[in-house]
Amino acid sequence: MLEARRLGKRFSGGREILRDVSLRLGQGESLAVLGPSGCGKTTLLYMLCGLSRPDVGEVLLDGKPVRKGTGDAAIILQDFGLLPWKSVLDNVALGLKIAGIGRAERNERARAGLVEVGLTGRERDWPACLSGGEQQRVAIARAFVMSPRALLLDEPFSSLDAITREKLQATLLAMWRRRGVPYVLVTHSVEEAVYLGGRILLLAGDPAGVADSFDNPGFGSEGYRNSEEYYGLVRQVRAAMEELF
Ligand SMILES: Nc1ncnc2c1ncn2[C@@H]1O[C@H](COP(=O)(O)OP(=O)(O)OP(=O)(O)O)[C@@H](O)[C@H]1O
Repeated sequence: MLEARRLGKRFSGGREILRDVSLRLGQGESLAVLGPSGCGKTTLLYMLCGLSRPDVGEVLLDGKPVRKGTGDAAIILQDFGLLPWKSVLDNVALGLKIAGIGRAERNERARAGLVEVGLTGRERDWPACLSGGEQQRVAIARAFVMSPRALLLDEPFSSLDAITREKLQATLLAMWRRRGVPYVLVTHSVEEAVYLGGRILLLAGDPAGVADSFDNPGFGSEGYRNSEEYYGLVRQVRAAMEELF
């Protein structure tokens, strides 16, 4: 269970970015966050994984304060965040290495992670030899091999073409189904939010807070993207955004 309790954040200079943001996400659940540019979505994700400390409130993972660098709450970024001087295998194994896991075990886990994301045989390649979609697959494998208890994704597919994006969305859903790791996805795409979020939060205001939320029980299911339910919710969320943003 990932729980944010009444988070507030100010940056130096005193500007208040976020106020009173709360959320709860249990095993096997997912949440998509939409909000205008600059409203604090990335800041929220950083607080959820312990990379940034809230000024007010707290983030709990299974009842304990979240800590950075543990891999308990893993984050996947838009620009993939791979180390260019390390091979694909070493990139996937990086978090395991930092966690002190021996070479044989971390390589085995990293290889299994690469199989899961469809990159068998690319272990020795450099990140620069991979397409954007393949690099993001490496980043997804790197996050999942840590067996995180929560996964945070910051616009992970936004720089990819439509077909690659859909393939990676399917990869994310397949891994989520297998492992049940709850995830929070920040996106600018209403369609992506409605396809991948079991709940959808709209952040708005100055400072930003949770302005609206929508339940989305059908998310991620086979054929959902072509269903009336999906299109109806896309329209509903879009209308709420037009009013709020
Ligand atoms: N370390 C920092 N110091 C000062 N201000 C910051 C810092 N990090 C972010 N900000 C400011 O906080 C606000 C929220 O930034 P954040 O990146 O969280 O927004 P966002 O909603 O993710 O934006 P986008 O959708 O454009 O990616 C912005 O105005 C940004 O300039």
